[in-house]
Amino acid sequence: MEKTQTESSPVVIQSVQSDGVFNAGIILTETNYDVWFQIMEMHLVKREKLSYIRSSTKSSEESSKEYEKWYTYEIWDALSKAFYDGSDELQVFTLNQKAFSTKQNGQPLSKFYGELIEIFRELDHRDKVVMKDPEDVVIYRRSVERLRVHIFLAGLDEEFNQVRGEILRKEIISDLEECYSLIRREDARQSKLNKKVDSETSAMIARQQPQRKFVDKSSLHCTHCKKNGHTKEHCFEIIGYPDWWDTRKKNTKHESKTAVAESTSTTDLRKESLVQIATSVSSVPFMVVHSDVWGPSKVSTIGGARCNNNGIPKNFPVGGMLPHLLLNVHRIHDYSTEVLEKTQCTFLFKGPWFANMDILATVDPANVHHIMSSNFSNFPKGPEFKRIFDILGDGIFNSDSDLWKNQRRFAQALMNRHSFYKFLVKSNQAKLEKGLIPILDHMSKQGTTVDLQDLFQRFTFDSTSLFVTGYDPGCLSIEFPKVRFLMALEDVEESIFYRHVVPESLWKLQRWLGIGEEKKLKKAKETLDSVIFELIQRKRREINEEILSKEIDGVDLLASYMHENKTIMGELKCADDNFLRDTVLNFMIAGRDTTSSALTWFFWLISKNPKAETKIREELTSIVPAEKLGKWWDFDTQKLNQLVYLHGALCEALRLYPPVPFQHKVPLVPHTLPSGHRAVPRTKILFSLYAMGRMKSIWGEDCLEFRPERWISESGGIKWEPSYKFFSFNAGPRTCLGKEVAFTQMKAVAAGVIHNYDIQVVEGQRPGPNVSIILYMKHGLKVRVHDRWAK
Ligand code: HEM
Repeated sequence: MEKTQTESSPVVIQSVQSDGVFNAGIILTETNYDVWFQIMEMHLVKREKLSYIRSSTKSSEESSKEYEKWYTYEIWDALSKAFYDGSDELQVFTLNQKAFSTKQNGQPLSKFYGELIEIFRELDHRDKVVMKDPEDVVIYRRSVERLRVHIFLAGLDEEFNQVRGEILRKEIISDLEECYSLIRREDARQSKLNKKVDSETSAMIARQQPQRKFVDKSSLHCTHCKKNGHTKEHCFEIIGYPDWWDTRKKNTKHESKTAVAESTSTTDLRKESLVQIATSVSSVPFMVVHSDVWGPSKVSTIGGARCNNNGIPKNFPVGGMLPHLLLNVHRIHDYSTEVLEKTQCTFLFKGPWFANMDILATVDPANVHHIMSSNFSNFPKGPEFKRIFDILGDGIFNSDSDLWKNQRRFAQALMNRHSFYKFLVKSNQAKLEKGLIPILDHMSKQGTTVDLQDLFQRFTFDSTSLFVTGYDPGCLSIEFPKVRFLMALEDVEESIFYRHVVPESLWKLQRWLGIGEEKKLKKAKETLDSVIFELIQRKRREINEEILSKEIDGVDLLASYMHENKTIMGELKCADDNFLRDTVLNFMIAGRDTTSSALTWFFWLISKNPKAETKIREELTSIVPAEKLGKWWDFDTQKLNQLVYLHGALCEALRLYPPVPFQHKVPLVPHTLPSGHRAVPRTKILFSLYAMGRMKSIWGEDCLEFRPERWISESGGIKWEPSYKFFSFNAGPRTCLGKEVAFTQMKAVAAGVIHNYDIQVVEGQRPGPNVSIILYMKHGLKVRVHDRWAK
């Protein structure tokens, strides 16, 4: 190893090999010791040199290998003493100092914001504040957020003075992400103005050119809507209605002239917002690669099936585009991806004329941000969502306004409790050790195949039941018991999916007749209700008879809600049986299905990418004590949180296979989206999270590749991606409440399995997504398991 001194960073460590200088890819500074330490260890493991930093015995012979090892150990130890302060206080101080002194100083806004986010993330990682009262947790979080908003605003360049003042004068200060989006918008506005000034000169030249001739459009005829004055290419029914349409729709003469201009300007708007997001979220020259996408011939296809009709649904006179949807329903996610890629992120799906089924499908990040964050209150889930998901009752997924707000506040406070986190880690660990591992051992010894998806569903079902209800259903056992609750959940998810693709009148008729998917749904609901109500009664009995131990009491969500007995909204009480039933069901679906789906896709992707598996193993080995190398090892959850590559690999799986593949919203009042599309209250806006993770315009040309490196920043830390780009956990005020829970579970399972077992996917399977509201593998994932350390 070689030690050099630079001005910006006090110590540079580079391993020197005989074949030249090896670059570890990270420079040690005052604040990154943790990450640096892990990456260096990873490299040492790869080169089988870990013993150099673990060997503290001094050899008397200076030329010996042992002496060399001891010498390396001494340097390693000295660095640790100099840079690692066990109390973290020095690092917290340095990070705070860095946050306060970081300024934009003419840098691109996204770069400045990204730097701050990394510092805040490091600070969160070291935040040791423990609170008992849930309300205090919320107040504390709010206060930290407020301070961060101030730090961000204070560091901005002068040109943002005015918008900064406006933000600070608001009654309720926005959160950091929202603030960033407001400033980003101002940044876009200013660059547009600057461009305008620049173009003045060219305009002067242009004036010397002959004027564009007036085009008489009176002879034009649209073969789509049968009206005159425009052609099918510029028909609003296909390309979407502009903002002014409602007020001027009777002026047909005007329509024909403005259609061209309007569609161009909305396109420009959209183009600009995407360029802005692209440059703000990514350091790669995103728009250079994709500039051809914005060429004039393709721009005019926004929102419609015009142009080449190549793969874009045709709008039939009566059935609208429904026939296309039904023909492709078995591959709905890939089909939506193809259509959205061709229509540049937003597409107006026309339903049959009688069915009120028009859907504006979008994956445009500007639209996502607009709907989920900046105009959140104008886009509730809406009454149709509630009708489709009636099985969820008044639970958090299904509610809007105050009912949702109060439930979220309450649940968030409960889940932020330290005792909840401790309980989660402990029960998760126990499920792993006493449930999953014994089954994998058994399979390894028997040499039989097992469906990994089924195993993960059983694992997350048991662990979610534990923290939601306090009871372990014990379905993760070698006997693979049939659990009617699990089967009922799957039926519910499939039937609800069908409610999305058939007209409401049709599924209501089926429900009334008690046939088809609706019959299945009814039966499943009865099963779920009977199990949940039984659990509620049991819990109530135990509370009354004081059977519950002090430690468990109030930790699982059901007991916590029962203890509260507060009014959540109007009639609904925490202790009301129906409300408790809704809460349990909502959390069971939220926690069980999503995490097990993510784990299944993750393992499949890993099996297809052996290099990524090797890197994960190297990273894991770096946190295994030297004396335990080459043996079975059970990882400490806290340590797993520090692993960067593993985190990246999980995010990559969640990007390509988001467990919640789509979501929908409805505008309260007519609204024009940043993409230029008009949304009225009868238009359902549908986000395809699946398609969003696969758009070249968002993730680059290699968007279909599994590349965990995409999630690693230049400094070796986790790269932050805004939620309106990485949408798998939702964005804005309704962001997933269980993100941390999910990562804790997924990391524990991934680490325990990858380090200790070889998982071999049985040949001949072609895993594809099922047709449901949760993205499962259609036929599961059959694997063989081998114990890596078996003698
Ligand atoms: C990989 C795992 C997970 C993913 C990808 C995920 C994703 C999501 C998404 C997309 C939503 C928005 C759904 C909608 O509004 O329609 C959501 C909401 C939610 N998630 Fe998760 N989730 C995961 C795990 C969990 C876990 C483990 C829990 C429970 C402990 C949980 C609790 C919730 C809750 C309560 C909401 C509702 C939030 C609200 O509406 O305010 N999630 N999640």
